[in-house]
Amino acid sequence: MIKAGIIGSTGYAGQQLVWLLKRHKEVEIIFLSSHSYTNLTFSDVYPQYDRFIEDLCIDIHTAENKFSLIDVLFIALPHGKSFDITKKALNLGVKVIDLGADFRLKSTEAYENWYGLTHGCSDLLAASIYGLPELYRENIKESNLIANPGCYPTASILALAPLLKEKLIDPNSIIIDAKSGVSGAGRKENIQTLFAECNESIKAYAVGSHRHTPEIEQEVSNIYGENIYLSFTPHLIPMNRGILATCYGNLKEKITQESLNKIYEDFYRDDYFVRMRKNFPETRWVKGTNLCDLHVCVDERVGRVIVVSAIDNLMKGAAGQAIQNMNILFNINETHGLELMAMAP
Ligand SMILES: NC(=O)C1=CN([C@@H]2O[C@H](COP(=O)(O)OP(=O)(O)OC[C@H]3O[C@@H](n4cnc5c(N)ncnc54)[C@H](OP(=O)(O)O)[C@@H]3O)[C@@H](O)[C@H]2O)C=CC1
Ligand SMILES: CC(=O)N[C@@H](CCC(=O)OP(=O)(O)O)C(=O)O
Repeated sequence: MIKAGIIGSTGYAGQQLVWLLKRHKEVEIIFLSSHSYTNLTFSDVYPQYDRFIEDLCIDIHTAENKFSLIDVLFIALPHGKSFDITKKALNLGVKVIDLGADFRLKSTEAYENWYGLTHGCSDLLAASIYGLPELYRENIKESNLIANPGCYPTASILALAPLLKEKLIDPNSIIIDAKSGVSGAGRKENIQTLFAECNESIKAYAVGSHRHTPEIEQEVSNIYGENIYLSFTPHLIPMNRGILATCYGNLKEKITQESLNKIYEDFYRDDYFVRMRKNFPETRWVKGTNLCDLHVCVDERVGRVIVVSAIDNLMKGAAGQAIQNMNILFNINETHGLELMAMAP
């Protein structure tokens, strides 16, 4: 059995992770840690888990004393809070999967500029692997530190990767227009995500300045082999879960719809969690699953390609992807604990 500890277990990403780990047949949870709910049971915080998840939430220092008992540590804390914990866990030979952004950007300078924080252990950045299995599966297998990607970047990079690998679009023409459900903002108190502030309304936010921009740029640049700068505009929409990313790029040369479909099918042939759809995806089709649905479309009239991707931000955008990474790290089937969970409607 893989022995796991979770820090930040009572946040939205953390609780989804706990639920997945409880169902995972190869995993034993050794501890759950929380900041505000210590000495309460997990089901005191999330009553829907009453009878099923009764573990006590312990504080972070008590959790640190248990690091020697675990094989893998999941961290689901706000940015800037993972540095010391990660160092302690790695020093004890524990593998770390960080759901936050502290190890995603390879450039310390970029991290400090975009996050407005000093990086607490930039010496670990070279060793951390960006945990997008569809691109880095082989590197993940060899690593002890996985930087689980952000939700918007997961949806955007998976949508654009085949186009960039084949150099089909002008890299300076990329526009990503993405929408997220409110759980993407976490459970912490925030006026913007109060019901009356976001229900029956849609808004763009952090236009031209969202911290996922450098993360997406880093990864699409790696695929293309040159620095790429793009426009990324996130929107908040009144639903609980889900991200829909509509990505645009100018085609360098004409290509048929059939050829493009084939390029995408080939690129994702071995990736169980990416589904090529015949129609434009909807967030409800991936809700509660670790899937990323994609549909690609050539707009011949304007010489542009449009790719739409849909994920569940708490699953493929966070906890599901973290489980997928754990499965790869421990050499077990990538789909374990992530079997089909979607419900209709
Ligand atoms: N929500 C999403 O869709 C996604 C989130 N992520 C990332 O996952 C991480 C967690 O996000 P999310 O679950 O949404 O956020 P939440 O606000 O819902 O949860 C944050 C967690 O961190 C704990 N925490 C907050 N402040 C501190 C602190 N000062 N010291 C120690 N612990 C603290 C909270 O504890 P307590 O509950 O006890 O207060 C809670 O467990 C973030 O880095 C986020 O960027 C990544 C992809 C998607
Ligand atoms: C709707 C909403 O507010 N979403 C969050 C993204 C959350 C996330 O996944 O990003 P990190 O893991 O990088 O924090 C935001 O825009 O900040």
